[in-house]
Formats: sequence, structure tokens, C-alpha cells
Amino acid sequence: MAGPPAVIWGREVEGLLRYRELVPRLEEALGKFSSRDPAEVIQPGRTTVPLQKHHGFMGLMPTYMENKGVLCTKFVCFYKREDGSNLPSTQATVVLLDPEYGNVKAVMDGELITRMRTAAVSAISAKLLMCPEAEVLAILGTGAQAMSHYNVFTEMFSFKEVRVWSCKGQGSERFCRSVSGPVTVCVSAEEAVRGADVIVTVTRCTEPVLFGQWVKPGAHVAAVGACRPNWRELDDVLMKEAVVYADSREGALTESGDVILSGAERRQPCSNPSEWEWKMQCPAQLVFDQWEAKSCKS
Ligand SMILES: NC(=O)c1ccc[n+]([C@@H]2O[C@H](COP(=O)([O-])OP(=O)(O)OC[C@H]3O[C@@H](n4cnc5c(N)ncnc54)[C@H](O)[C@@H]3O)[C@@H](O)[C@H]2O)c1
Ligand SMILES: O=C(O)[C@@H]1CCCCN1
Repeated sequence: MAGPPAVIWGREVEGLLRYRELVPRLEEALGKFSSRDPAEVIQPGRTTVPLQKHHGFMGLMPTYMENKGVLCTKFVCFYKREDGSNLPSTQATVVLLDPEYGNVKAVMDGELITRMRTAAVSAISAKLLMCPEAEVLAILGTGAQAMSHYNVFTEMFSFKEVRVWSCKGQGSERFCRSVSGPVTVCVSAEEAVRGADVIVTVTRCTEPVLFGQWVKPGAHVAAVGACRPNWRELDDVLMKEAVVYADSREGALTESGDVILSGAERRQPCSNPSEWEWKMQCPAQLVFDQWEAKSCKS
């Protein structure tokens, strides 16, 4: 008889997760996911339940890695809070099961896991796609994802300048206090992104905040925030000019408002997966991925 599950919460998760270990594991797992070998990763598109009364959604994100013996799911609730409340916009729990018996082995606080996993995957996309001489990073948004993106991007790369912008300056002060390096706070999204080599969009907005006319050719954009089919962060111009990469084609075509609503041309996947579902990853033990659209303005 299996014992009760381990509960790994809050500070304990914080003490265990390090980008230097997480990033290579994610690279490996996303590569396996792209291979489409069911013994490596089975990860159906997530099921999303609207929580209309609370302006939110619950997503169920199961994954099985047979070869690794990892069976797990994440439950994530995310909200579009308009009331100025301080409640978090994302809460998550990760449940790890024994694939042979089905018993729960561990229950983990998924909030930090979500923050770090998402940012790590964006950083991996930059590692593979950004121009090697990239000097300027711009982050649109100043919330939880903005901070985790700042942390992993500055740990993995040497930018000369990091700029940040948020709607009405919300959270900029807290952002500057919380991160450990220099930041330039910009008064407009345009000011932040003009001339930037890498742009991360991590806002909760539902209309475009990043416009193609501001983005310099060759810039790499990690578009993270618009994770519902009717939410946007990038405008049609940028989407149509960009080469778009996603870790899951199905996910992007089901959940990415930027992909779905822009009418951007879709190429069929080709025999070389790196051209479409490239060597992107999705986590291993911490498996619970979804889509994440990345574009690289050509
Ligand atoms: N793709 C993924 O895997 C993934 C993972 C986690 C979170 N997300 C999404 O990323 C987004 C950011 O997540 P978070 O946890 O940092 O949220 P957060 O609430 O901590 O921060 C949101 C930021 O967006 C800004 N903002 C809100 N409304 C805006 C608007 N209309 N225009 C411009 N900026 C606006 C806020 O000022 C804040 O800086 C959310 O939409 C979330 O659902 C996606
Ligand atoms: O997959 C996730 O963890 C995120 C949480 C927030 C909404 C979008 N998806």
C-alpha cells in the first residue's frame, strides 16, 4: 500500500528549483515532445473550464512520459482581474502520480513552477532564435511573469540594457525593487521596444500592445500573455511579418488569440520538425506544458 503523497509547498519549491537545472531539463523534454513519439510524451491539449462569475478559467494539463515513468497533471486557475484587487492572477497545483498504480506520489505548489517554467521556455526560445549579438531586452508587463522572465533572461544572457513598461506604470516600482539588476522604466510600450533585440510580452491585456511598426527587423519576440483564443498582445502586422514558432501546433491553433485572430499564414508541418515545432521543449517531471507562441520578425 502506497504511503500518503509528499506535499511540496511554497518555500520548499523555491529552495528546489534552479534555472540552471530547469532549463536543460525543459530543453530535453520539449525535444521529446516535438518528436511525437507517444512513449516519450503524451500531452493532449488542455481542457479549460470558464469560471465566468470570477472572470477566470481553470485549465487541466495532463502529461505522461512513459519512458521516464512520469505521470502528472497541473491544475491552473487564471483570472483577468479588473477590480484592482491584489489577488494573484494565476494559481496552480501540480500532482505527480505513479503510472503503474495510479496513486498520488506528490502534490506541489505550482505557482512558482508556473512562473519559472514559462520564463525558462521563453529563454530557451531566445537561446535558439535571437540574434547572438542581442543587447537590449524589453519586457512589457511588470507582474509575476515579468519578474521571472527578467531573472532567467539576465541569468542566461548578457544584455546591456533591460527596459520595462506596464500599463499606467502599474507595478513598475515594485518590479524595480524586486529584481536584482538595473532596469530602465519606460513611459510607453513603444519607447520600450523601439530598437530592442528581444521583446517579452507578459501582460494581461486582451488587445494588442505590441505593434509591428515598432519592432526592428530580426528582433525576437516571446509572446506569453495572450493565452486565450480571443486575447491579443501582438498586432496583425507583426504576426504577418513574423516567422512564428510554437511548442505545440495544436495548442497554438486552439488557444493563441494572436495566431488565431491575426489570419497569419500557416505552413504545414514539414518532415523537419525544427522548422515548425522546432526543438522546443516541455518540462519533464515538471511536465504540464501548453502552447507558447514565439515570433521572430524576419
Ligand atoms: N503562456 C503561458 O504559458 C503563460 C504562463 C503563465 C501566465 N501566462 C499569462 O501571462 C500573463 C501575465 O501573467 P502574470 O502572472 O505575470 O500576471 P500578473 O497579473 O502578475 O501581471 C500582469 C501584468 O499585465 C499588466 N496589464 C494588465 N492589463 C493590462 C493592459 N490592458 N495593458 C497592458 N498591461 C496590462 C499589469 O499591469 C501587470 O504588469 C497573463 O495573461 C497570464 O495568463 C501565460
Ligand atoms: O500554463 C500555464 O501555466 C499558464 C497559466 C496562466 C494562463 C496560461 N497558462
